[in-house]
Amino acid sequence: MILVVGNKGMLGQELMALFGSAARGVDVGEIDITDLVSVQRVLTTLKPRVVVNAAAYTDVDGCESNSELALQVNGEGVAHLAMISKEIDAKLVQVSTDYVFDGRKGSPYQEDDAPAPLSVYGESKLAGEMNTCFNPNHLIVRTQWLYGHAGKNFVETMLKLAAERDTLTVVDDQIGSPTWTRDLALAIKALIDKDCRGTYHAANAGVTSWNGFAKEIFRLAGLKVEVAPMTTEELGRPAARPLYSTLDCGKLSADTGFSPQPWQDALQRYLELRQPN
Ligand SMILES: NC(=O)C1=CN([C@@H]2O[C@H](COP(=O)(O)OP(=O)(O)OC[C@H]3O[C@@H](n4cnc5c(N)ncnc54)[C@H](OP(=O)(O)O)[C@@H]3O)[C@@H](O)[C@H]2O)C=CC1
Ligand SMILES: Cc1cn([C@H]2C[C@H](O)[C@@H](COP(=O)(O)OP(=O)(O)O[C@H]3O[C@@H](C)C(=O)[C@@H](O)[C@H]3O)O2)c(=O)[nH]c1=O
Repeated sequence: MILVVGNKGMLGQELMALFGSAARGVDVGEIDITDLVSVQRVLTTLKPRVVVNAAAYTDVDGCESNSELALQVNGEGVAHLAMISKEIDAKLVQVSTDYVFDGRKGSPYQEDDAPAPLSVYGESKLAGEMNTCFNPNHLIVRTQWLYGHAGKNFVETMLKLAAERDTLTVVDDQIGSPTWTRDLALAIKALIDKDCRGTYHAANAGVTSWNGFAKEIFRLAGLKVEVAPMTTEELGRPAARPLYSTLDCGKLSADTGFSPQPWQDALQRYLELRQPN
């Protein structure tokens, strides 16, 4: 059985849908990953063969003012999952982020590039990556700019704002790869099926800015909205974000044969399947 921790989150729900009856899910209420006893109780009772950790504190700006909670959930929580999954002889799959990088490399990041997080969220996720070492049978899957059918995300935010305004201002100096949770879930499944270990990058193919992403959302949705440019500095959010954090996914393709589709194709499919709120 595959245990999805954080099954009510955006990625967690997608993983549950993909794994179907092979999966069992737990979230807040049934497990608190910051509590070792809670993790021990759940994992030793359910005895999964694989634990996929999709639970996290993902409010990037919120992490700046709640750094203790960020480190507890994104850092220590992973240590607990790693220690107990090792005890029950299960594999641990940890989902991580492009925000462990500073974005100054100027070309796509490879798995062994040195992390240098700019934000508390990035630091806490890096702590989580390091804590996976308590279970040698671990997989770290770094991804970025996620959107999916079951969660608050950039696509839904843009569509909501488009109903209220004719013009939006969106940053055009952060470059990355928008990634559909369905394609990430397929990548995670491919990595588990091949029993891969270590660190992998998984994101939809191609790159754009948040501004370019917003324009494509409106083009595909047939909405007339002007998307004006703005710099990250002008936006002035609490957490610093990497400016160029695209992920080289060559290792994923080489080791599993699975290559995530171009981000525009994924977005089109997502919008076709989307149930309007
Ligand atoms: N969203 C994105 O753009 C990206 C996300 N990632 C990573 O992907 C993973 C999944 O992200 P996403 O689906 O967006 O996350 P969500 O925020 O949608 O879901 C996270 C889930 O974890 C739960 N959770 C929080 N704290 C705990 C806890 N102490 N114990 C148990 N469960 C807890 C949350 O519950 P509640 O809501 O009640 O707090 C929620 O159900 C995370 O590791 C994230 O860092 C990586 C790159 C990009
Ligand atoms: C809503 C809005 C956002 N923006 C900007 C802010 C931000 O830089 C960018 C995207 O906004 P978000 O709040 O979705 O971005 P953010 O929370 O930084 O998204 C990140 O989440 C974490 C969990 C990750 O791991 C990252 O990979 C990444 O997906 O768009 C605008 O410029 N104008 C707007 O109207």
